[in-house]
Amino acid sequence: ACGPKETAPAPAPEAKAFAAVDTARIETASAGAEWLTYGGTYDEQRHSSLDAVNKDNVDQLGVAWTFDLATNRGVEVTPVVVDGVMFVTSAWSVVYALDAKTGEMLWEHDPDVDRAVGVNACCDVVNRGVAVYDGKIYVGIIDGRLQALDAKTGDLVWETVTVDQSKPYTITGAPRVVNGKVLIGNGGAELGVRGYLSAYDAETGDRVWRFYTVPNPQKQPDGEVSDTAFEQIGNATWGDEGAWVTDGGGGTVWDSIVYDEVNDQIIFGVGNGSPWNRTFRDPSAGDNLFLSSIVAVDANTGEYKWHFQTTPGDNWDYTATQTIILADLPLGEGGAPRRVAMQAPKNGFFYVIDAATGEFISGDAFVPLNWATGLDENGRPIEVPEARYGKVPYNQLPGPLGAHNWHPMAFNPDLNLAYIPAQEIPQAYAEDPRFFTKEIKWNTGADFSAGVPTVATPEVAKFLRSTLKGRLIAWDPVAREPRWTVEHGNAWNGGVLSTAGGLVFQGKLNGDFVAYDAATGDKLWSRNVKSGAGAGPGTYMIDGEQYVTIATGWGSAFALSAGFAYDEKVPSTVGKIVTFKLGGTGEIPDADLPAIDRTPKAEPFGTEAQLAEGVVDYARNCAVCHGPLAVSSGVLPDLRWSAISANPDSWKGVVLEGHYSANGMVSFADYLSEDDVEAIRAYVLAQAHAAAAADDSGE
Ligand SMILES: O=C(O)c1cc(C(=O)O)c2c(n1)C(=O)C(=O)c1cc(C(=O)O)[nH]c1-2
Ligand SMILES: [Ca+2]
Repeated sequence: ACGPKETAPAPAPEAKAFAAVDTARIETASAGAEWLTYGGTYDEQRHSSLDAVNKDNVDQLGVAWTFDLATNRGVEVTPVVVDGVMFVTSAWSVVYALDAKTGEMLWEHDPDVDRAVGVNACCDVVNRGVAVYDGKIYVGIIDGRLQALDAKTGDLVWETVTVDQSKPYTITGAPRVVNGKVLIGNGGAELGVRGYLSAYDAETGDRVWRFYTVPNPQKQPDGEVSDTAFEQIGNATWGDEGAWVTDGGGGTVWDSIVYDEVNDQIIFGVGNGSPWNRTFRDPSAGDNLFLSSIVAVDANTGEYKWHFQTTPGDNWDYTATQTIILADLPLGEGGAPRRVAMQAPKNGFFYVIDAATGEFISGDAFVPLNWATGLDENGRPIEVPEARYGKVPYNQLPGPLGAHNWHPMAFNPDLNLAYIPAQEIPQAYAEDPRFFTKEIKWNTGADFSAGVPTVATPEVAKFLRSTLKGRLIAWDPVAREPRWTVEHGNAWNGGVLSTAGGLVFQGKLNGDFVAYDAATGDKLWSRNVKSGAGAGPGTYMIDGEQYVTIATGWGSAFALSAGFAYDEKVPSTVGKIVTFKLGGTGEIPDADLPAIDRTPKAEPFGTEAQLAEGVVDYARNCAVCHGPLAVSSGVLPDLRWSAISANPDSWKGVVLEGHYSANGMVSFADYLSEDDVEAIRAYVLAQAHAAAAADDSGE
C-alpha cells in the first residue's frame, strides 16, 4: 500500500519527452499499452486492445498495488496512463501522479478549494479525471477553475476561471484536449445556471470559443459562436417568460465530450433544464433547445453543425450528458459500415444517430419506462400525458437519477455490443406548490414530499430499496435488443471496461469488482474492493504485464440523495486506486473510520402538525444531501444521530445561522423560519426513535 511518502519522489521516466501527447498520439496509441484520454480513445469506446489478461487467466488477477486517495467523499475518476505514469483525481479536484507500475506517488496537486463551495455541488464534490497534452495535465476544479499543471512536477502552469463564481456552477467532468484546445463544460442545472462548452488554448489558457446551450435571457446575441444557432433554431423553442430568464435555463455540459476525428467535430451531451419543471421554466411549453440534446460543433471554430434532442421540453432532469460512443456499425447500404454516435441517456432509450449529420437511425427502450410509449420516426418521444406532472404525483420510471447516469458505458467493436450500466430508480414527481427561485439552493419546481410518511420505520426504507434495480446490459445496437443481461441486486453500479481479452469489467454498488465474459455475460472473476466501485475501470501495460485498475470511494449523487438504498453492508470507506495484475498478491487495506453512535440524542417531541410540516420541509430542503426519510448513506452526516439535534439552539445555529457554512452547510434563514427548523428537528428525532425501536426489536 502506498500513501504520501516522505522520501524524494522517483524521477519520472524520460524527462524530455515526458507526456509529449498530441492529437496524433491519442488517435494512434490510445487504449493499448496506454490510456491517454478519459474514454480510452477519442471515440470513447473504453475498449482496450490488450489481451494478456483474458478469459483463460482472469481468475489469477490479484492486487498489484493500492493508493490512498485521502477522501471519504465520492470518487469517479478514470485514470489516464502515459509514459509509465498514472494521473488520477480525488474528491475536491486534487490531482495525483503515480508510478503506474508500483503506485508510488510522484507528486500531488491540491487546488485548495474553499470547502464552502460544496453547497453548489448537486451530486457530491466529485471529479472524473484529467486530460494530458504536450507535457501538461488539465483538470477542471469544483469551483469552476480550469488548471494546467506541469506533468512532470505538478506545478501550476496556468489557471483560468471558466464560470461566474457568484453563481452555483461546478466542474466535475474530465477535460478533453483536441488539436491544442482544451474542452471543458460545467454543472449546476439543479440549482440554476446557464450551460455552455468552452475551448481554451492548451498552451496559454486563453479562451478560443464558447458554445452556449440555452439562449441569452433576452434572446440577444452573446458575441459567442453559438449566436447563429440560436437566431436560426434555438430562440424559437423558448418563450419570453418563465423562470429560465432569471435561473439560466440549465443545459449544462457536465460529462460527455467526444472528438469525432472523421468529421473533425466535437460531439457533446447537454443536460437538463433549470428548473426541471417546464411549467415554471417556460410556460410557453417549447422544446427548449439545446436542453437534453446531443450537439455537434466544428472542432476548430465551435460552429454549430447538428443536434439531436433526446427529450424535448425536459421536465424530469433527463440529461443527455451520458457517455457518447462513436463506432462504425453495419448500418449503411447493404450492410456497409456507417459511422454512428450511440448514447443511453437518463430517459431510458438507447439512441443510434448518424455521426456526420445527426440523423436519427434508431432508438429503443433499454429499461422498463412509463413516461413515453415509444419514439416516432424522427426519434421524438411519444409522451404519456400524466408524466407532465401537476399537483397529482406521477410515479415515474426512470426518475431523476436516470436509467443510466455518469457511469461510463463501453463498446466492443469486435462483438458490436454496447455495455450499459443500467438501472431502475423510480420517482414520484409532483409540481412544487410553493415553488420560487432560491439563491444557491436546489430549484427544480418538483416536489419530493408527496406521499412521504410522517414517521417511516426501517421497513419502509427496506421496501423502497427493494424497488431499485440495476443490471449490466450487453446491448446490440444493430439488432436493437440486449444480447445478454446480468441482474444486479441494487442500482447505481459502476462504469464498464471492455477488452480484447474477451472481458467486460464492472464494479458494483456493494464493492464487488467483476469480470464477465464479453460474449455471454458469464461471471469469470470477482474481488471486493471494500468501497464503492462506480468509476470507469482502465487497463494498461508496462514491462509486458497488463494492469487493470479502478478508483474506489463512497459518495456521488446516489449516496447523497438515496440514503435508504444504503444496505449498511457497504462500508463508507476512504477512496483508493486499486490496481490488479495476474498473480498479484497485495491486500486492500480496511478503512479506519470512527464508529457512529447510532442513538437518538434527545427525546421525541412535536405535534402531528409539526411533524407533518417537518416532513415537507425536510424533503424540500435537506433530503438531496442528507438522504430521504432522514436516512443518510454516510457521506454527509446522518442527522438522526447528530449531536446537534439534541439542542434547539445548536440546531438553529447550523441551519439558520450558518455555523458550518465553511463546510458547505450554508444557512437556510432566507427560506426557513425558526418554526420550520424546529419542525425539521422534531421529524429527524422521530425518525431516529423509529429506527432505534426497530433495532431494539431485533430488526
Ligand atoms: O444538471 C447538472 O448540472 C448536473 C451536474 C452533475 C455533476 O456535475 O456531477 C450531475 C447531474 N446534473 C445529475 O443530474 C446527476 O444525476 C448526477 C450524478 C452525478 C454523480 O456524480 O453522481 N453527477 C450528476
Ligand atoms: Ca442534472
